[in-house]
Amino acid sequence: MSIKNVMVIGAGQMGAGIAQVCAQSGFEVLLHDMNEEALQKGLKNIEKLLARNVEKGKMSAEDKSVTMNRLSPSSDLKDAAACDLVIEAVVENMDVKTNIFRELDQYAPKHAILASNTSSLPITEIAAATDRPDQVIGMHFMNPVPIMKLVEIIRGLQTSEETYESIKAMTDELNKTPVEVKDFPGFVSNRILMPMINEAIYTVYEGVASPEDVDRVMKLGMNHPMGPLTLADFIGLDTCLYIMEVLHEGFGDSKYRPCPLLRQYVKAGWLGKKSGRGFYQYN
Ligand SMILES: CC(=O)CC(=O)SCCNC(=O)CCNC(=O)[C@H](O)C(C)(C)COP(=O)(O)OP(=O)(O)OC[C@H]1O[C@@H](n2cnc3c(N)ncnc32)[C@H](O)[C@@H]1OP(=O)(O)O
Ligand SMILES: NC(=O)C1=CN([C@@H]2O[C@H](COP(=O)(O)OP(=O)(O)OC[C@H]3O[C@@H](n4cnc5c(N)ncnc54)[C@H](OP(=O)(O)O)[C@@H]3O)[C@@H](O)[C@H]2O)C=CC1
Repeated sequence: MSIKNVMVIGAGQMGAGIAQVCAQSGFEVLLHDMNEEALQKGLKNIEKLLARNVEKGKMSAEDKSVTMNRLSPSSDLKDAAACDLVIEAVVENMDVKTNIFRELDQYAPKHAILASNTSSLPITEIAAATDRPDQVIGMHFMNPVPIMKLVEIIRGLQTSEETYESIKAMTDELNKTPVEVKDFPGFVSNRILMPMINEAIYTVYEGVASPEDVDRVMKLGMNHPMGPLTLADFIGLDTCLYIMEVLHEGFGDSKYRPCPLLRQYVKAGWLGKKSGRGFYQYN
């Protein structure tokens, strides 16, 4: 199936990034958010990143305006009627995602593929909320989307070969590298990354070292580009907690229990960079 028109649901950090790379690769993109302010903020962030690319000489001013012209805002899920592919990137919550997929299933054309950028939730269960489970798939981009090369492609139990091949080809068109993984909690990326981040939080919680020193150890000792607590703030502490909860519940193993300090920070609204405070203070 040939994909031309894409709709991205959720104009947060991931949704905006996904919309940007799709538009840069020539797709017509509708960026949707139920919150007008969030939608405008997402579009503004894209414009800012593209302007930075122009300043650096990595993109011409003309390419920037062509890219921006391929992006349109949407405040109505019914706009999915004009799309070949919908990529959902809202909060990491099964009820929220299944409700959106149920609605999208009514509005999107019969041939359209419905993809989720979920970090950890079962694609099989999201697919089961629709009448087209064979056309539902996980398309897990990494943050920051314009920079990171990987897209984890997750097949639900019901995902058809045709759907998988279309999404794999689309990922290539986005100049990203697809890696196919099975539908298990956290897939590969977050099954490995998130317990490390959670352990880094325990290290602070138990007073072994400060956040700065934990990050210093992992940057200087292991050559990680960001320390785990800087990375947790960057991902969003709410998202980190939701992923740990999915791992904990999905595997039923106490090794995945979320650190109480992570829970406390999320309850306080300290969500990391996006809220201005997490393990570090921003601006
Ligand atoms: C939670 C999940 O489900 C899955 C996930 O996504 S887990 C998170 C995965 N991501 C990571 O692990 C990121 C780890 N960090 C890194 O790789 C790097 O720190 C980084 C690429 C983010 C920044 O790199 P850096 O060398 O430290 O900083 P810097 O030199 O300022 O940036 C490098 C490039 O990235 C760009 N960049 C940095 N942050 C960016 C952002 N938020 N959005 C877009 N571009 C960004 C910069 O503009 C720069 O671009 P150019 O090369 O064109 O100049
Ligand atoms: N952060 C990361 O590093 C990565 C995240 N992901 C996944 O991408 C998805 C989005 O994450 P991210 O972009 O970081 O999160 P953000 O918090 O930046 O954005 C979340 C989006 O979800 C919307 N939203 C929140 N609650 C609801 C709701 N009840 N109904 C509909 N929409 C809602 C928000 O809208 P509003 O602004 O109006 O609240 C916002 O557009 C999650 O599934 C996450 O696991 C995947 C890879 C990496």
